Order: sequence, then C-alpha cells, then structure tokens
Amino acid sequence: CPLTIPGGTRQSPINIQWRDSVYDPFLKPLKISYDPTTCLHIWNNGYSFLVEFDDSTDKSIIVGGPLENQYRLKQFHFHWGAINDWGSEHTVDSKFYPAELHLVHWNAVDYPSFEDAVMEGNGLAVIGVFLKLGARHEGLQTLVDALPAVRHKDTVIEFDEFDPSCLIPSCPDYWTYAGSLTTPPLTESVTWIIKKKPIEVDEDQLEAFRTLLFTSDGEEERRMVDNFRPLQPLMNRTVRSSFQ
Ligand SMILES: NS(=O)(=O)c1c(F)c(F)c(S(=O)(=O)CCO)c(N[C@H]2CCc3ccccc32)c1F
Ligand SMILES: [Zn+2]
Repeated sequence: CPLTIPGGTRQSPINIQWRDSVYDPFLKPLKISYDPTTCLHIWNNGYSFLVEFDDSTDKSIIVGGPLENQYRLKQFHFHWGAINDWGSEHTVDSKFYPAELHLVHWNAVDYPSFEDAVMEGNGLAVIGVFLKLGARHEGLQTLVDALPAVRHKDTVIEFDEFDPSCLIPSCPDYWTYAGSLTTPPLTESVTWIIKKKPIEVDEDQLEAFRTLLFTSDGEEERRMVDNFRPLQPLMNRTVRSSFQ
C-alpha cells in the first residue's frame, strides 16, 4: 500500500517556514459548520484526550479551503508539553507553541467509513490551531472543567452541546500541505489546514491538561505531557498559504 510509512514521503508534523510558503490565490475560505448536538463524550485514550462526535450524518462539516468536497468532524484532541516552551506538533519558523488543537475530519463523500478514509490520500482533513499563553479562554474552560473526570487512561464522560468552532480563530488565514497522521497508523492521508492565528489560553488551563495521566487507575502514575511527534522532513512538498 503506497500510503504506508516506511520511506514515507509526506509525513507530519513539519516546520512551517513562513517565507517558503507559497500564496495560492485559488485557495478558498474554509467554511466551518458544526452542530453542537453532535458532540458525544470526552475520552482519555492514553495518548491524548479526545472529544468525539456523532459522524453518522453531515451535521458537522467543513468545506472549501483546499478541499475538493466536504469532510465530517469525527473528533478533536490536543498535544501539549510539560512546560510552556514546547508542546505543539507543528512549528512556525522553528517556534514551538505550548499546545496545538487538532480537529479531525474525514471524507464521507468518497469513503464509507472513517477507517477506510484513514487509508486514502484524500481521506482526512485536520485543522490545526496553535494555543499560546495569554488570556483565559472561556470556551475552553467548559472542557477544562470536565478533565478531572477523565484523568486516567480509558475513562470517558458524556459531554454534550459543545461547539468546537469557539476554539477556532475568526481570522481566515491558514497554511495547507499534504501530510499524515502523527500517531499510528501514521498513514499519509491528511490534508493539513494550519490556522495562522493562535488562540490564547491561560496558565491554569494549560496546567489542567498536564494533570491528565497516560496511565490507568491503579497503575503507577505517569503525567500526560509531551504527547507530540517529532518534526518530520519536508521532502518534496510545498506549504501553501491562503494569505499574502
Ligand atoms: N495528530 S492526528 O490528528 O494525526 C491524531 C492524533 F494525534 C491522535 F492522538 C489520534 S487518537 O485517536 O488520539 C490515537 C489514535 O491513533 C488521532 N486519531 C485518529 C488517527 C487514527 C484513528 C482511528 C480511529 C479514530 C481516530 C483516529 C489522530 F488523528
Ligand atoms: Zn493530533
């Protein structure tokens, strides 16, 4: 299968060198329409904490941007560091942010299931949003307040009526490139859409992420921090920007 990773040619994450990105005037604005009633639960899966959505209909979708058709929201999750000096997966001009949000979508027009889409070059679209230290983020706080209930691996709680578009900056500018999942199966099936503007969160909110555990209840505790993949070579890829 050409999408397997040994000798991968489009792995993620990467450093985004702002000056090497190429403005593409044909890139459309990204249209985001999420239905908060599709929100299901928060789950600590031992790698990150995910908020999962009912993706059995086209109620929560994105369309436009670099995408050929619409993609359904499946889940969102975060990556963060033990300290504020690092934590994001992508970097901009080699700068790390303390955390990065990923909203994972799949191409339900061309493929019957998420698992099938994961194996296809145009199967997934992930929106990346950088988190930087600053003012408290009220929308994120509802999520932070629920984290103590999913402190251990394999714990899940119901979480409903959450609209993740409150976590996406209103500035329309983004970079986009062809990449991969950053966790197993690492398949080269992701169109990455990385928002140029970060969102601001405060220290207490970042610290709340760091109270989560990689380990199950009863195991020796290991704090869930530094759950990001190392940077991968750009190889023969161009990062396009939606802005000049
Ligand atoms: N950075 S990322 O966007 O590449 C990315 C993750 F970083 C990540 F942690 C996860 S996961 O679901 O927590 C762990 C599964 O590999 C996923 N989940 C995806 C990957 C594979 C898979 C299979 C079923 C449901 C969700 C996912 C993911 F797409
Ligand atoms: Zn991710």
